[in-house]
Amino acid sequence: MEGGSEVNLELITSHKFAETTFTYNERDVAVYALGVGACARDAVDKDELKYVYHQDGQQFIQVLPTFASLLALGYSSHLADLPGLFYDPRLLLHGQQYIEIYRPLPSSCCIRSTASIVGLHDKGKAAVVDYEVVSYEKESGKPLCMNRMSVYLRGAGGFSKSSQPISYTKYPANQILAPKVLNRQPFTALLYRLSGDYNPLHSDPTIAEVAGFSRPILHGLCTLGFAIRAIIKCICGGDPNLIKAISGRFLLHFYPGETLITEMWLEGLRVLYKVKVKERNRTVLSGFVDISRLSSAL
Ligand SMILES: CCC/C=C/C(=O)SCCNC(=O)CCNC(=O)[C@H](O)C(C)(C)COP(=O)([O-])OP(=O)([O-])OC[C@H]1O[C@@H](n2cnc3c(N)ncnc32)[C@H](O)[C@@H]1OP(=O)([O-])[O-]
Repeated sequence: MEGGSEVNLELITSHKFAETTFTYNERDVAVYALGVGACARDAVDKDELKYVYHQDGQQFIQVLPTFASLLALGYSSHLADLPGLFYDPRLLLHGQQYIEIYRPLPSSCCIRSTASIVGLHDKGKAAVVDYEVVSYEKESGKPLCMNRMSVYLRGAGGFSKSSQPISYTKYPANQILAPKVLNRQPFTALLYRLSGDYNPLHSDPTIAEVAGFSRPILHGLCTLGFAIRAIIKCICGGDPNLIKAISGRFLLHFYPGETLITEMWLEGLRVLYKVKVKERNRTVLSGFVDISRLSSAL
């Protein structure tokens, strides 16, 4: 935000984003699954092959619930249209993600999405903007999922005039957060970006350096995809349709080639999870997943 000018909260929160449509097919679903590590260790893993192959035809493959996050991705570039919000897009980091799944995503679909701003926070050194995207099956009009994304805009805070910094939230606080060892190959981000997030922060060493990193970092949503896949495998008995809602906060950047460790704890129908980077022994992501029922495999 610019030179101490106060942001007009009402103008920002009433901003209307254009509706978008997004069409995906079975190939996109399979490429996404591979990008978050499905079948990477075992090409015939019975819990994971279904995300990339089905003997009766590709229309029967299953869709990982985190695929839903791709339906909201396009809106991050529209934040530049927000009136009075000025930031350097190279310093943008993905802060948090919350996903509600209303029905399993079909293996191919045309999607219509609407978006609105649901949060704005002045953190002094940064601004946090929350936006919500609801996605519908275009043909039937049925709602499929809701994504809420928080972006952390470094250097864009300090826009509140009063002594009380602006902190506006339009959604329930309890959806924000509560807080196996997997080896990853260094090309993970290059494969994952084929699912549609072409931000050069994840592929270009020069851009990564401008953003303050020694080399390109992994997409937050890719880390989330790895974590939720591990939870589906370990807690849901391999059934992705048990997932109702997913929440995560990105706490630290992750470099492809490092090792992710996902730890999880079951509390009723809520799975608390934490993802650590083994080499630095630091937590990079934490959050919760709500499931509809316990798997009989537990
Ligand atoms: C979207 C499409 C583009 C995708 C890009 C990517 O994938 S990028 C790759 C994926 N993403 C990444 O790799 C990002 C990884 N995360 C990070 O690098 C760091 O967490 C950080 C730089 C976001 C903040 O660190 P820091 O040391 O500057 O922060 P601090 O601890 O001093 O807290 C200051 C205030 O901010 C609050 N707050 C803190 N964290 C978050 C958050 N995540 N979220 C929201 N809010 C957050 C905190 O509560 C506090 O508020 P309070 O209590 O004062 O009212």
